[in-house]
Amino acid sequence: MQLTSQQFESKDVKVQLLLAGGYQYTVYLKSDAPVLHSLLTTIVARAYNQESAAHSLFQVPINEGYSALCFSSDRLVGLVTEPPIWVQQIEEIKPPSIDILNSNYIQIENFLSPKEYEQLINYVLKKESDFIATSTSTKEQDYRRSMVLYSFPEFAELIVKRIQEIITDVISKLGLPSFVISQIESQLTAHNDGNYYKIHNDNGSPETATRELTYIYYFNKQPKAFSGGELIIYDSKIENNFYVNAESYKKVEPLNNSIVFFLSRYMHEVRPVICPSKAFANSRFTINGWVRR
Ligand SMILES: O=C(O)CCC(=O)C(=O)O
Ligand SMILES: [Fe+2]
Repeated sequence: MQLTSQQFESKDVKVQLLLAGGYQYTVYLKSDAPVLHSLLTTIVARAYNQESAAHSLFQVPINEGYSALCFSSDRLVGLVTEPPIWVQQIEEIKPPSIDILNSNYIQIENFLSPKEYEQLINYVLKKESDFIATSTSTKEQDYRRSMVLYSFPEFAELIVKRIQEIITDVISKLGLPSFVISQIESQLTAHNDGNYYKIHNDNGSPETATRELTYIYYFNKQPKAFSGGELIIYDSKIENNFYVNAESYKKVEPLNNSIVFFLSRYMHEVRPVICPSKAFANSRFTINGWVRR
């Protein structure tokens, strides 16, 4: 057993370090010294079996700073402090936490006027034969099942115009810095019985990288004759410098005549649609697309 000593008057806290093998050292540290904080943190983390406690090197100044006591943190068994220091361990030391980045979206109801909505439904029902099966940029089988119409000029123009009217407000409500819009893309989709779109983001390739916001305008014939088809927007976390989806998510109902906006980088999916009639007219329809910077 060894003991080192220092003048007590010059320091705030007398700290007895209890090390593996029965060694003890007494040092005097300022109550706000970072090393004191680290010593306490190590003990508390070990009590909670946390990995972060495992390997670090302590270098504690002794002999009024003329010498240093060095030991590996795994040798530290306990501390005796005088005056006592009580640690609020539960709040201060959490398990190595993964930061979850909350996903934000906004949904605006009654987006088109009743007349515009009526015209759109009538238009789409006449266009059934022009719809083609969707695919994905990766061409992965069974990743996406739905129908799409790429040319619908009158309504593409209408939607883009309406989006332009509100986009500044949308960007600000989402808490995003403003950006110059280079283009607003649009497509018209129909999800019928058993259709879905598995988890993806909308700007993960060089061609799509400038997509900033995704919008989805939902519409369906009334009364609604499908269920499911919810939009799932995942929260994010960062892994190896990439955004990946967290477990947590927001569930968005595809409400008739509503439009949803969210960041194109968010991972999202369309849950399977159940449409017992299988009639095209009863599909879950969207005009959706991307606001590019
Ligand atoms: O239809 C939806 O709710 C989402 C569609 C979508 O994610 C897409 O087309 O990229
Ligand atoms: Fe998408």
